[in-house]
Amino acid sequence: MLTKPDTEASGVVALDDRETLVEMQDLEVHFGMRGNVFGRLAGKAAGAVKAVDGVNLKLRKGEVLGLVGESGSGKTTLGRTLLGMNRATGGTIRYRGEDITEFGERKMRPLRRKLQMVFQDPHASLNPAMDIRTAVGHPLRIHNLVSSDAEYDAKVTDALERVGLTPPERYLTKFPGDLSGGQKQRAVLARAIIAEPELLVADEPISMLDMSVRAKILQLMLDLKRDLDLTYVYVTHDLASAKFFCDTIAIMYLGRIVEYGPTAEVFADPKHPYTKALLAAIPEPDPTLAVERELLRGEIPDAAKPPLGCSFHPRCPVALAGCGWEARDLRGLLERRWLELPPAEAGKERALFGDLDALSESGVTSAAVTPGRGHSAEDVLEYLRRLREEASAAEPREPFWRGVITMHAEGGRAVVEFSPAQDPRLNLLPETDVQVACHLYPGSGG
Ligand SMILES: Nc1ncnc2c1ncn2[C@@H]1O[C@H](COP(=O)(O)OP(=O)(O)OP(=O)(O)O)[C@@H](O)[C@H]1O
Repeated sequence: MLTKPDTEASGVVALDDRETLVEMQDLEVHFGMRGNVFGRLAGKAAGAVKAVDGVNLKLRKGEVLGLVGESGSGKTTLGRTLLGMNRATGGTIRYRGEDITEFGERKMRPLRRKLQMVFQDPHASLNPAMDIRTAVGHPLRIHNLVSSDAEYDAKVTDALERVGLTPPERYLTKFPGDLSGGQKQRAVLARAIIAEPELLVADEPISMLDMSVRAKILQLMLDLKRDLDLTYVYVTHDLASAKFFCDTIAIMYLGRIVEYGPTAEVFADPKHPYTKALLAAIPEPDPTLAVERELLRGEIPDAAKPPLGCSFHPRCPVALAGCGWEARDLRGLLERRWLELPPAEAGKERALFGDLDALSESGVTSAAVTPGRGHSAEDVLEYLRRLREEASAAEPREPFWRGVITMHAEGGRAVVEFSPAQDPRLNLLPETDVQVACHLYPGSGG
């Protein structure tokens, strides 16, 4: 079991009163679809992968901030951008008040000492041909931090001791291949702290380790944080570890933060339907207590074509009329239904429709459906009305139909019109320290 330092008992300054170390404002990292500069320029307008899309976050000294979300939500890109490993395409990053967004390699170099990354895979992070003395002490050489071999050895020895690779003499001449996964990650942490950094971005630092050593590595990181006055950004898809490890947590979905606040508060009373679904999916340690879980339907969408309005709406069980319904949601609804039906029945229903490709375009708030051969727009409308009626009687309610304003025939096609959408803004909820971007709550801009 992890033991976090008790901030009140130890007289540690509350987070709110601490100095701001890093501040991100409207941060964007959009990747162009093509690898050249023209592609990147064009990519900003259309077809770009919006890996990070308008993030505002403040990181205070001594804080452990968790960036949590499914694969593809942009956590890694955000962490890397913070350290200058990816370039921001918009917004700003301030470190100790200084705007470092446009820092090139030369200006970034001295900062690299202060801002370190710990990667997921300790096996890949260490050069197999380099002994531990050379690997762990590498940053000392890069940043010219020692003037003699004796000083070098003393610092490496101290770092190894701090991470529990003791006695250090036993490890200095070993190679990564001689170490277990947990020992390798300890060596990686020794290398990360040796240049006396201020901030560590740890990207899934325990996910490739044996279950038995995961808690020990997190505990070690907490001990290092306390002893060396570190600040952490912890990137993970594992909410259970984030719950113990993080002071604050930012839940990311498709490049945006959908919920942010003190970890204890977010876990005790999650607000965003996405956070609720993620929390519900945490495995129950005692299988006899297994409850029926409401798992997220569908997959995280393509970040190059994010859904209209709230990106989560196509998967959201409680989405409202104005959450961003669009033509491709109709296609999604039909295809999900046909997958569940016996093939013959699905085939019959599918035959009512002509080409569905026109419904794939993103951001189209009215769907014009071409009837299949031998069918009319009225046949399609009758079918859709039947689906709507069935849905209104079913539990849980299918939220898609809340977004439909009208269905009518026009020019031989069946037209389905959706409510106008608004992007929900991250907004502080009254009487809480939690911010949420969801139209279920007032102040989201909906
Ligand atoms: N260098 C890149 N070029 C183009 N697209 C990228 C690049 N790096 C990341 N992406 C895309 O940006 C989006 C966010 O990726 P990112 O790795 O930051 O997400 P993540 O939440 O950390 O996921 P994972 O847990 O799988 O690492 C994804 O759609 C990804 O494909």
